[in-house]
Formats: sequence, C-alpha cells, structure tokens
Amino acid sequence: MDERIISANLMMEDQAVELSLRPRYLSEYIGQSQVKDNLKVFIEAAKLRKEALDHVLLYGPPGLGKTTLSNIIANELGVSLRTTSGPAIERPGDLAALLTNLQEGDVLFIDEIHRLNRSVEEVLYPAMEDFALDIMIGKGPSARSVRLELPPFTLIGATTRAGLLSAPLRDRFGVVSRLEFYTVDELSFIVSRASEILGVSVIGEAAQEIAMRSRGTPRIANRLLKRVRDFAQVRNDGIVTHELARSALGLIQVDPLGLDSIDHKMLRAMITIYRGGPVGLDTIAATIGEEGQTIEDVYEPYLMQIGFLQRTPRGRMVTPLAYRHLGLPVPQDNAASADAGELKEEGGGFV
Ligand SMILES: Nc1ncnc2c1ncn2[C@@H]1O[C@H](COP(=O)(O)OP(=O)(O)OP(=O)(O)O)[C@@H](O)[C@H]1O
Ligand SMILES: [Mg+2]
Repeated sequence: MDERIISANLMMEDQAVELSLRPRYLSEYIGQSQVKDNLKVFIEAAKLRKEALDHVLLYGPPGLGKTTLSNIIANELGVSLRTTSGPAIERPGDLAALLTNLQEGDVLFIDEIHRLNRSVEEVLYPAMEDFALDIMIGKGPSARSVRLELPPFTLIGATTRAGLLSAPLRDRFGVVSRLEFYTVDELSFIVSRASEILGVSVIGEAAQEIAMRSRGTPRIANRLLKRVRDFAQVRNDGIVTHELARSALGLIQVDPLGLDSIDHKMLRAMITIYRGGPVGLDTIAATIGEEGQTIEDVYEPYLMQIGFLQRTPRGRMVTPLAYRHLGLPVPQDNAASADAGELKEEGGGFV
C-alpha cells in the first residue's frame, strides 16, 4: 500500500519537497555513474554538432531519479522540456498537438511510457524516426494522408516496467539506460545534501543510518529524513544525531535494513506457513492481503537485491539471510541457497 513509509512510490507529501530537493545539473546528481558518464558524452556531442540528442529511454524501479534525470538532460542541453505521461495522451491528436508545439532541439518527456495506447504509439514511430507526422485528412474513400515535418527533438521515455514496452518502440531509442539502486554511501551523500537544503543539522553517522534504511532509493531517503527531522525538532532541538535517527526510525517501524512491518509479515508468513517456499506470488498476496502487482513491482525488487528472496519458476523462496535477519533458525531443508554474503546485523527488531 502506498501509505507505507518505505514505499518508493510518489506520495502527496513528497511533491513539494521533491521539487526543492531535485538536483538540476549532472554535477549535482549523485551516483548512477555509468549512466551519467555516458550521457555527458552524448550531450556534449549533440551540442557540438548542434543536433538534437538521440532519444533516451530511462528505466528502473520507482524513486531512483528518472524524472530528475530527464529534467537535468534538458537543462544540460539548454533546451525546454515538455512533460507528459503515457495515460495522459489519450488520442493520436493529443500527441500531434504536443509534437507540433516543440521547438528545435526541445525535449519531450513521456513518463510511464509503457502505458501509451497502440494508436498513439503508431504516430510516435515516424515522429521519432523521421521527425514527421502522418495525419489522415477526411474520412472514407476521399481520406488521404498528409505528412507534416517536425523540428528535430529528443524524446525521453521513463518507465518502471521496460518489459511491457513494445519492441518497435524500444528499438527507436538510441540511448537505453537502466537506473540501479543506490549504495549506502551515495544515499548518505543524498541525505546530507537534502539536509542542507532543508536546513536540518544531521551530524555524525546519522546520515549513514538513514541511508542504510532507505532501500537503495533516494525518494525514500528524503522521506525518512523528513520524518526524522520531526522527531529532532520536537525532542532534540532540531539536531539529528545518530542516536536520535536510530530511535526515530525504530519508532516509525523501519528496521536497520529498511524493511517495514509488512515486509516482516510477508517473510514470516512465507516461513511459517509455507516453510520458506517456493510459494507463488498470488498465494503470498492473498495471505498478507496485498496486491500481487504491488509486491512484484515495488517491494520484491529490494528484497531480491539484498538477497532475502529468490524468484524461481516454482515460486518465491526465502533465503537463509532473511531467516537470520528475522532472528529465526534456518531449517536444514531450506530450498534457497544464500550466496549473497554475510549480514552484519543480528536479530529482527526495529532497533
Ligand atoms: N541521483 C540523485 N541525486 C540526488 N537526489 C536524487 C537523485 N535521484 C533522485 N533523487 C531524489 O529523489 C527524488 C525522486 O526522484 P524521481 O522523481 O526522479 O524518481 P523517478 O525515478 O522519476 O520515480 P517514479 O518512477 O516514481 O516516477 C527526487 O525528487 C530527488 O530529490
Ligand atoms: Mg518520475
């Protein structure tokens, strides 16, 4: 559910803050170094040639910085950005209106591009490839197609579900970049930067503590920082110390690895009812009362990233790492083999 504090999805309360915290140039954009280094070259080259940048597809889990990066690309190119989203473009005419309003070199950003409907997608193909718009005029036998020239532009598409993109659409992007989860060090940096912008003093290892519990996701890091700030203002003269961060995060039930009570509930249900799996997604969803899609898109990727869950053709399995994190004995016949390395934490409380 989206009200979970560790949800990577955008919530109402994030919106204003995200605007102020969003980096505006590549030099302020922390992490994702490979994506950034490549983009730097492509942007520089496009500027030298005075051409529009090739179309860019950004994909990866929510909250990792796709929208932010699109804004940065337009800023670095020194062009205007127009923003829309897949579901907002209902008819081919809506897309035609957007495209004909672009100036040479502009960026058109389509968020959730996997949700474009087929008839709109078909208008997009010639627009991306030939900078042309094919419009049908009239109906019936007298109908004819007219080709309109468009100024060269850059399309940036963002999606959390690249697998749902049709092949012809995917193939028309010259640059395809996958955003990865952030390291704890990168997230600490993001927390420190955000704390400066928000005017909170975060001292000692407090930033690191928040970073460790942010599930590799800047949006969650910023949200946890805001919650911790509330505790600091009420209880500690506004200063976020390591101790304060730790206790505040414990109080809002985010454990040392960023798991919340629903993650715990899911892992425990898989262990106690299904002996650690394999168990099917729908069964898990029904057992804990969450939607399968939400589990698959939002919660599972991080649990897999930290080696707590494995996905197999026979279903999901809990690994020994997860047993240990929850403070449970690993059964002899545990189906999953953990090769993700040892965890430093012990026990399963929200410390
Ligand atoms: N590399 C980064 N450096 C600093 N802050 C970042 C970075 N990436 C993201 N953020 C912060 O995280 C917030 C969320 O990022 P953003 O909205 O770009 O994510 P997204 O990938 O578009 O998510 P969604 O899939 O939900 O649209 C931003 O407002 C910004 O404050
Ligand atoms: Mg976005």
